[in-house]
Amino acid sequence: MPDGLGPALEAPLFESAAIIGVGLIGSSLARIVRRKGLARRIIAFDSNAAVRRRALEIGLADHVPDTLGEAVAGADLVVLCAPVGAMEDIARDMAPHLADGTIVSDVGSVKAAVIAALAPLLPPNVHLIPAHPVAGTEESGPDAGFASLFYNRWTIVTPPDDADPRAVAKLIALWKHAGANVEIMSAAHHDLVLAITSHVPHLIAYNIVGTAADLEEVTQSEVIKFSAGGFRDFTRIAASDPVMWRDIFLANKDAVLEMLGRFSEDLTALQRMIRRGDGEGLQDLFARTRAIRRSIIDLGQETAAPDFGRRAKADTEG
Ligand SMILES: NC(=O)C1=CN([C@@H]2O[C@H](COP(=O)(O)OP(=O)(O)OC[C@H]3O[C@@H](n4cnc5c(N)ncnc54)[C@H](O)[C@@H]3O)[C@@H](O)[C@H]2O)C=CC1
Ligand SMILES: O=C(O)C(=O)Cc1ccc(O)cc1
Repeated sequence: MPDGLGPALEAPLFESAAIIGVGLIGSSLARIVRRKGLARRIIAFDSNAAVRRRALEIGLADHVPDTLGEAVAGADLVVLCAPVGAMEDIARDMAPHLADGTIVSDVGSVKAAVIAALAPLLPPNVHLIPAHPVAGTEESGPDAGFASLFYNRWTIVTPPDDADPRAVAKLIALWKHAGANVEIMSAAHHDLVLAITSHVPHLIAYNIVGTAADLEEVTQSEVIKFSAGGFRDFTRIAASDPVMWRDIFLANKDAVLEMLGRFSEDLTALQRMIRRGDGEGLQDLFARTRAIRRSIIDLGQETAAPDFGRRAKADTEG
């Protein structure tokens, strides 16, 4: 059955793609690279031996070596798909093994801190072209990924000013063939935008679920039993990977604190409206926010891959 992801390329973009960290994002990338023939050979590496075994079992890669050095040696594309806090160590360990001209990219949710960690450690003859697919779920691990994850979602590419335009174009081609829409922006702007659209919302979800869990007057079983739609949505987000999100908040500290400051001010204004019985003020805000939700749906961003969703996982797993 056609899966909507389009035909495979006649000639691959890359000879050998090394995917470092094969959890949700790395395994989804491996699946779409395989599905679309974007690289002749896929090499996967993960620091967790159980994940390496699983990656082999489900056929995510052609080769899953036991060392990072072996994984990147000879690759013309290396994509770091580990938590952002792990990237500096990965860069240090892999640097001596990288071939000249290799494109080194990543999928980290924070860009400026990752670039600051990676750039000084990489040899001068490789191209660092960072990117962030703004697509994901609350799940993790190699079994959670699926080939259509990036379809009709944005990938933000944040090349340094002196990046080689051919390397940038090649990385953009990779993401476009994976089904993504691509936008280029500076790392600093990326971090500010994502702080308000992704990082602070996750913090709010972690906080509200934590607050509910710590209540004394309302039992945990009542919270679970009577959780209405809104709270349930928060619990989905608050189930996101603890290590990944710890690293995001530590790495995007300044932008998150800036946006959290604005959020707190607006929350105080809402508190005042409730205390003063300012129904008009509340209704005005809720009308504006409803319009934002509707414009997101009009843009088709709410459900990216309605037809095939996770079913496309079968692509690489027979
Ligand atoms: N989960 C999401 O929705 C999204 C995540 N991202 C970013 O993608 C990256 C990966 O996230 P997920 O795939 O969700 O996480 P995940 O937890 O599913 O997978 C991460 C993998 O990296 C491995 N790893 C950790 N340290 C490593 C090291 N030093 N060397 C090699 N492998 C190592 C882990 O063993 C794990 O298998 C993160 O940087 C995250 O910020 C980007 C977009 C969406
Ligand atoms: O599951 C969700 O709601 C997400 O928001 C997924 C997500 C998590 C991290 C990112 O950097 C991008 C997307």
